[in-house]
Amino acid sequence: MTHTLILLRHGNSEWNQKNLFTGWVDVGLTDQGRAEATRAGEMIAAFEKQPDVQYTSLLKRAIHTANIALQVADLDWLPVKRSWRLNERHYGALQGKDKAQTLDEFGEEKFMTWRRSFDVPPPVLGDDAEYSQVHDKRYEGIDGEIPRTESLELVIDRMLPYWESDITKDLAASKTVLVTAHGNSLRALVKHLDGISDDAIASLNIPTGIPLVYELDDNFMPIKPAYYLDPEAAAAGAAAVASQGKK
Ligand SMILES: O=C(O)[C@@H](CO)OP(=O)(O)O
Repeated sequence: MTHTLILLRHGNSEWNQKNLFTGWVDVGLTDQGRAEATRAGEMIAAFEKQPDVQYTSLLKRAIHTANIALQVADLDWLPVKRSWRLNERHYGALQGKDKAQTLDEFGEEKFMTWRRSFDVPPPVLGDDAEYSQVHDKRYEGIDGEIPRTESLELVIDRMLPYWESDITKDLAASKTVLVTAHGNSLRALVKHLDGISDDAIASLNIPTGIPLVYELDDNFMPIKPAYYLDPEAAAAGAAAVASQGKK
């Protein structure tokens, strides 16, 4: 039996637009981001398999993207499950910092190590820092510890248990699942699904607002390569993400 999974990175956010490291900071969508979410909804509406359930992080850029897309697809009623485990990677002390300035200050190697290495987290964010989440009510009582920084490896460590405990259960029940999340939490899931090496994952970038479709076997592994519903726009969007900080 084939199971269908649709991954969607949130649309352009206020801090994507300002070129700031975002992580767990809860910023909204820009007009461009809302337009991308609308287009994603049109693509989902035209897709042969309609989602039966939607998953999001606890961050509003993902929640609003899902809401807009599902409204456009006339699927507002869809059951929703949210988890901190789908949040963006916690960017530690880089949260709120300008990407271009960070690149200038620390140089390309360090900048790219922090952005895209598999297992090197950025410096820890202090609990009293402006962009810390340790006092944020939404994370009270979560089943885990609030991160102060994360590498991609640490994102995989907290995301995969949720994939296994919840998302695959819905897939097993023959539901088409829509996961609306973030650049790095989706890179973590794609790394797992496509068996991408720790080195090769550095060059994988997920564009904003374009649905990525997986068809999975009963072990929840791909039976064929995943595909974007708008491959040309996805390639351009991924290239734009890759070059962030460099303009
Ligand atoms: O700032 C962030 O949280 C992420 C996603 O926008 O950025 P990057 O692509 O640099 O990992």
